Amino acid sequence: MSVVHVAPVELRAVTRTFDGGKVRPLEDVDLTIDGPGSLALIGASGSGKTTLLNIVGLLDEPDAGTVLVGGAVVSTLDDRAVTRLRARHFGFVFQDALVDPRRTARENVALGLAFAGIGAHERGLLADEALSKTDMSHRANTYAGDLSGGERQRVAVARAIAHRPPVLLCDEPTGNLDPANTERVFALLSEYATAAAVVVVTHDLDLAQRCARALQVTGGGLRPAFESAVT
Ligand SMILES: Nc1ncnc2c1ncn2[C@@H]1O[C@H](COP(=O)(O)OP(=O)(O)OP(=O)(O)O)[C@@H](O)[C@H]1O
Repeated sequence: MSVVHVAPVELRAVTRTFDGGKVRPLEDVDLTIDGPGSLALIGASGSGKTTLLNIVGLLDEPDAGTVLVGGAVVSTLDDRAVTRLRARHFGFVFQDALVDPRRTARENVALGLAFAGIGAHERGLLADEALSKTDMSHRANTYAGDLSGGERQRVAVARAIAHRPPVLLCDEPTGNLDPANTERVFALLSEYATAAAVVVVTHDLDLAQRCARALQVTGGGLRPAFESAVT
């Protein structure tokens, strides 16, 4: 898969609160994602990992602060432009594969490509390429509902990377998988990270340690994970 250009995603002094300010998962958070490589986000349950991922992926907006993609301030764009930017610049993998069980693996990936604005003539080729990358070519014509959990998640990864997004956002992508499938999916994400930015929210500290960078979401802010207390 060819190297993609990663236009930087920058969060500047981003704050996100809920319940009228009583719940404050993100306060004054700065984060830059500006090149290929893997970034793990770890932290206790409820610390704000998903909230952060949703803001990076333009699925949610901060209460305060600025989100920039490729230097453009997202809050100044209209809804259509944000939708287009989200679809083209990002790929999403969630804990549950969220594939349509009544469509084949190939149809699921092609549908994702349609949402990403890829023309009909290119969809088949890109879907086949992504299914090959995720070692799912042999199941391309199988209904997703007939696939195993690990296979479904590989289809979800294929769908997320088929349009070659510069930034792949993964929210506990191995949370429902056994160790063998965890390794398989993590290997796919690591390979994609050689060409694009891959952000992985995970409770699996072993996986997080194997990412190029790891941050802990804690008390509203971000700090480097795994740093020795002794400096
Ligand atoms: N839409 C919402 N409305 C109200 N509160 C919310 C909303 N979304 C998130 N929260 C709260 O914000 C905090 C951070 O939630 P978030 O889902 O980001 O945590 P997390 O670190 O991803 O947790 P987990 O590891 O359990 O998935 C939690 O206290 C959560 O209840």
